[in-house]
Amino acid sequence: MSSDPTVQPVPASVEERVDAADTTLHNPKWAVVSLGSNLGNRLETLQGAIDALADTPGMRVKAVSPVYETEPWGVEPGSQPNYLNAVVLVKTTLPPGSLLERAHAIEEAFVRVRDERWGPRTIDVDIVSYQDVVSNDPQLTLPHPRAHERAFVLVPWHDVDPAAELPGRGPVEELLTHVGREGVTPRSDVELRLPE
Ligand SMILES: Nc1ncnc2c1ncn2[C@@H]1O[C@H](COP(=O)(O)OP(=O)(O)OP(=O)(O)O)[C@@H](O)[C@H]1O
Ligand SMILES: Nc1nc2c(c(=O)[nH]1)N=C(CO)CN2
Repeated sequence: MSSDPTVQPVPASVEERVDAADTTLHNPKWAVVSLGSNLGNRLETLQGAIDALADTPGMRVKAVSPVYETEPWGVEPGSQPNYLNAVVLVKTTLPPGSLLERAHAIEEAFVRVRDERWGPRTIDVDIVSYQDVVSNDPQLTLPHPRAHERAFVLVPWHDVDPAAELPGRGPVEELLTHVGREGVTPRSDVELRLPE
């Protein structure tokens, strides 16, 4: 407590209420982030994205899923190379909008393949869910509006959190029984590191 006699002590109950309201300080949230790459050195790119997430102030990467080789979803078969996909669980004090900003910054950092010409996107970083937040904001829809129908998200997410639930959609395990695992093949020959 201050020795300045003009400063009135703050009652403990008030301090508690102020701290409780300061969610950024005391209340880290769980978020699920999906990573996909189908250009360049896909594994290296995924690891780079994970390391960049871990280097973010206010963010801890708590789990990294196994890696899957996946058929491109939502496009003409054969029109794109296969993806490598993985999911990471993070604990963060960043609010959802800042997490998305960071995701975009990481995408930007990997935008260009060191190839013969400036290439298309090599990494996709999606916010699958942020705690139990549900939002229809087109800038940041939570949970991700297509996560529930994507085996390349649900399969690795289920690996790292078998009890996971997609807010508003139900248990990941149940969603997987509808979606199936077709086109999503484990790549047990490769591994992503959980940053220290
Ligand atoms: N949960 C979310 N995660 C990431 N981006 C989101 C989310 N909800 C809305 N968006 C918005 O979607 C925009 C397009 O994202 P992106 O380029 O990753 O799409 P995409 O990879 O082509 O397709 P998809 O959104 O189906 O994965 C982003 O600029 C972002 O503002
Ligand atoms: N298999 C697979 N397909 C996709 C992916 C992805 O990460 N993996 N990302 C997309 C755009 O977000 C569209 N299609």
